[in-house]
Amino acid sequence: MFESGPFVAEHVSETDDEQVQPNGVDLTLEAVYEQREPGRIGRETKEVGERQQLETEQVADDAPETYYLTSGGYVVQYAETVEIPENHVGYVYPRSSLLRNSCMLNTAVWDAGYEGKGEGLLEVHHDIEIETGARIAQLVLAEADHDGTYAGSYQGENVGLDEF
Ligand SMILES: O=c1ccn([C@H]2C[C@H](O)[C@@H](COP(=O)(O)OP(=O)(O)OP(=O)(O)O)O2)c(=O)[nH]1
Repeated sequence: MFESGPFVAEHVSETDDEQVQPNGVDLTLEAVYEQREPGRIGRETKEVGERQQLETEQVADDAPETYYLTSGGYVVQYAETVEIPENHVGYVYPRSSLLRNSCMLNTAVWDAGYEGKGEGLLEVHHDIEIETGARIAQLVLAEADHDGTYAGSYQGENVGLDEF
């Protein structure tokens, strides 16, 4: 069973009322990165290639911190700290307005016990402007059995908990 938006909101910080949806919570954009060096996926280990944070620009008087993105693939970081509670699994879906603008947000499984500001892969098929703080995705939580909790290398990512 999927949980309600208000339940999901108890596990996401900081959120405002506008982010709480019937079935989940919207995640907003904090930063956009462009990968510069190759990563590596091995049998036992993996490495994330070096990336560079892009600069925002002022595209309008009321939009001072906006990313202007041309076609390509970008790593996006969400602004909210997410904590996936025990007995649950998380899924993040793109906001449909991205799809309607020829963009796609690719996401993977969010494990029980994970905590951090996660990342996704934004595919841009047509130039788009995205303001920092804009809602780009929605997190939903489903009840799930699990064997152990998340203890991988991304635990505490982007929130200064990396030593955990
Ligand atoms: O789209 C996603 C999906 C997951 N995560 C977070 C939550 C998840 O629990 C964690 C690790 O994801 P995964 O298990 O897929 O990573 P991995 O590549 O297998 O690395 P590790 O073995 O270190 O966990 O990353 C994201 O930030 N974005």
